[in-house]
Amino acid sequence: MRTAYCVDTVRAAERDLMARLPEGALMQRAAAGLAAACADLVGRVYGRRVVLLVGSGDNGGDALYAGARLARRGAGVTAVQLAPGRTHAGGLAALRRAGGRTVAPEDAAGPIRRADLVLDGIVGIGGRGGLREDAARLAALADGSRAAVVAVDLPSGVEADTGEVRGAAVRADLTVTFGTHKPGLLVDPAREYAGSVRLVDIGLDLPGEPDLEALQHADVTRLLPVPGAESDKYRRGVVGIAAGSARYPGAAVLAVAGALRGGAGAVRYVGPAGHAVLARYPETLVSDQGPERAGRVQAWVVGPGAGDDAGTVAQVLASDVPVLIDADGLRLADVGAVRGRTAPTLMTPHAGEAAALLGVSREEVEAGRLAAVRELAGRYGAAVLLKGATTVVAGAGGGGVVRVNPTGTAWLATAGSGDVLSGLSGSLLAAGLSAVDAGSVGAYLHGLAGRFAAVGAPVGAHEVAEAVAGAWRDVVRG
Ligand SMILES: NC(=O)C1=CN([C@@H]2O[C@H](COP(=O)(O)OP(=O)(O)OC[C@H]3O[C@@H](n4cnc5c(N)ncnc54)[C@H](OP(=O)(O)O)[C@@H]3O)[C@@H](O)[C@H]2O)[C@@H](O)CC1
Ligand SMILES: Nc1ncnc2c1ncn2[C@@H]1O[C@H](COP(=O)(O)OP(=O)(O)O)[C@@H](O)[C@H]1O
Ligand SMILES: [K+]
Repeated sequence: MRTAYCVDTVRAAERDLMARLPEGALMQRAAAGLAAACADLVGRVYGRRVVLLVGSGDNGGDALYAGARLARRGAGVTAVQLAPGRTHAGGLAALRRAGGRTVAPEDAAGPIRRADLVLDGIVGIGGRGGLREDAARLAALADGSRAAVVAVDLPSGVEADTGEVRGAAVRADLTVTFGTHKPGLLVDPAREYAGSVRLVDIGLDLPGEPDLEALQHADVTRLLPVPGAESDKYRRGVVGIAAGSARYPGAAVLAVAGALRGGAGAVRYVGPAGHAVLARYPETLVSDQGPERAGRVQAWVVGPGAGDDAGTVAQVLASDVPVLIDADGLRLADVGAVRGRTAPTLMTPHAGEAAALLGVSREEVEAGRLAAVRELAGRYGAAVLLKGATTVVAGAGGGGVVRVNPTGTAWLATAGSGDVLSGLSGSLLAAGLSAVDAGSVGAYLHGLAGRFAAVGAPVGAHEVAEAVAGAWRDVVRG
């Protein structure tokens, strides 16, 4: 499991550790890891032109000490001091001793243009809001140069705890972060500014529950349902799909396509698209009765392509098995009915649907995904999976750790791929996974399947469903 902690927790852990270590030891660990990562990135250090963007806090100190290490290995290092009177004194002295030089921000354009490597030490976890004007100008110069940009701890200008980007920020090729990932490194839009992320262990001891966690292959393998000798199709779980309409039969087909790949022993379909479903997937158990009379299931998926069929949504919500609500079902679901459920509920909105439920704009949801997913999970008393560039999953109530999905590709932004995800996660629910596990494992497999199906070219949602088995095998192989 990859984890991320918010700034307050990091600061407390740093204080504890610093009290037990000689002065400056932690910063030396950070700088050593940073310099090593830079050396790996550029391949050969000797003769490289390195520019340090140095703010007035310890983030600038890290950059200066790392710059000193690179200078001792033969790099030509120039530090741009944003606040000359308040630059980290020890770091500055170390850089000068190693032969580095300093320039004022107004003289930085030339060195940045000629640089091979730029280290962004403007702000780290002490930053608030988008970059101020003088810092933003340096970020723009770095963006316009051909240099590789390495962010120190965080890309300056992004919000460490939320992943928001409220103004100008540095765009990095690599972020070298210390002690733990910060939430902003895992959640868009900030995640995109970070480039690839390398974690340097500085010995921080972080307490129990993280703020965010991201599954990895080994975690998913442990959660996947696998049939044993005693299994039969009913014991593996039956998933009911109440989806599709005369207008949108395809949504039913795609949800069933996902459900068939999610580990349930049987897929039951209820709704007006039975013929279309059977034509494509003859193994589906099709019923033209409503959910109440369709036969026993261990979980329901309701909503994809459902149009205005509020009655079906209400029937499903009244059941005593886990329910996944997606698409039209989200609009039709009564908050009180969801809150009153005794079995788990998982809601799977995209940003537009989440915005409609919260009464805010889509942009607001996309800018602050963590706040939005927690808020929705609190309002509905349900687990919520918020889809998009970064998919995040909060448990019922919205408190506690949020799962963030590390797989996926923007090629998944194609009509119907959400229907596949709802079937897939619903199937995992029926197989016995908790709402958060079903959502996050479903998103993980779906994201991986999207990558396998796309390999750099457009795909249709049905191809994503077909690639799920390959994703599953890849996860299990490790
Ligand atoms: N603690 C430890 O043990 C370790 C900490 N480590 C390192 O320390 C970093 C934290 O250092 P920190 O606390 O000094 O804060 P930091 O991120 O440098 O920012 C403060 C400065 O930013 C400025 N500023 C703020 N917002 C701004 C904006 N929007 N635009 C522009 N400027 C802005 C603000 O200016 P002021 O408001 O004071 O004028 C202030 O001067 C951490 O990320 C890690 O790299 C590692 O060495 C490992 C050990
Ligand atoms: N920019 C993106 N990057 C990665 N994944 C994305 C992006 N945009 C959408 N997705 C994923 O694609 C799927 C789209 O689902 P959804 O919006 O419900 O589509 P539909 O309603 O057409 O089925 C979701 O799994 C979502 O996370
Ligand atoms: K930084």
